[in-house]
Amino acid sequence: MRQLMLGQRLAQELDVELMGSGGFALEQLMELAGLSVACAIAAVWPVATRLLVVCGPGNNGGDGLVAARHLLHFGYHPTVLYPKAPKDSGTGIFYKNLLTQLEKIDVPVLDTTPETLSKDNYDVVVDAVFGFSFSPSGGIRAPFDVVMDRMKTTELPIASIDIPSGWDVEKGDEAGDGLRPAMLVSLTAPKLCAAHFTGEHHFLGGRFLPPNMREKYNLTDLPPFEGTAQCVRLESDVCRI
Ligand SMILES: NC(=O)C1=CN([C@@H]2O[C@H](COP(=O)(O)OP(=O)(O)OC[C@H]3O[C@@H](n4cnc5c(N)ncnc54)[C@H](O)[C@@H]3O)[C@@H](O)[C@H]2O)[C@@H](O)CC1
Ligand SMILES: [K+]
Repeated sequence: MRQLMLGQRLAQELDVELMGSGGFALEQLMELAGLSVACAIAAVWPVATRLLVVCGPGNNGGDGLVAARHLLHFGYHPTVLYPKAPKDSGTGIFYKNLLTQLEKIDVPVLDTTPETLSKDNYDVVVDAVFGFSFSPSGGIRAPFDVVMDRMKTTELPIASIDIPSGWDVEKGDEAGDGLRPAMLVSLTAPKLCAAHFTGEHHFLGGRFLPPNMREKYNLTDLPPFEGTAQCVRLESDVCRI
């Protein structure tokens, strides 16, 4: 049977392999992932201008920081919401550099969730809060609980990076009260929760998987990226189980 989706463990294994024997640095993968997200958003909303990019504490948040930079260069007006400041040591420095890059091009970075997320202040919300390492047990911890609540009730369309934040990576939105994104950009390959995605726009991004790994992880049936494109639209039935 063809396999088009990855479970949580396999997604993490693939990530580790890319950065181990694959020879990639996290910075490279994140740059390409964030670029592909920006390209997919530009394909869906060519004229929406005011974007709120909500960034979480891990690499999904890093993808959001990178995407915000590219979107500014594409002519959009992104604002970043980054509720948890990075540390001054270890990988925190890496995130600080991404923030400095945004500061230098005058992208506003907020640490507090706006009172309202509506058409009065934004056109689209980019969800870069949690990715494939999210754990639903115990609920969503502060400070992300506030912004997640507001995202659940906003009238604005949401574009989720890799996983609709708050969803179980494999089972999706089991409780049925989670985010309902209009768009999902799956990175490398859709994760199992993508089978429950019912939004209008599903893209594959992260054009960096070497052919030998595509074969090893049985992902050869995913549609190919055309020409120089960084993303490819996935048909609505591609992840149905
Ligand atoms: N191989 C790939 O496809 C690549 C993936 N990347 C991105 O990396 C993501 C995975 O990144 P990470 O492994 O850093 O993990 P995540 O970004 O999914 O988040 C992990 C963070 O969320 C926190 N967290 C988990 N559950 C929580 C809860 N219930 N409440 C509050 N906080 C919670 C953890 O403490 C940790 O800080 C992917 O989804 C993708 O967006 C790219 O950056 C690079 C390449
Ligand atoms: K996300």
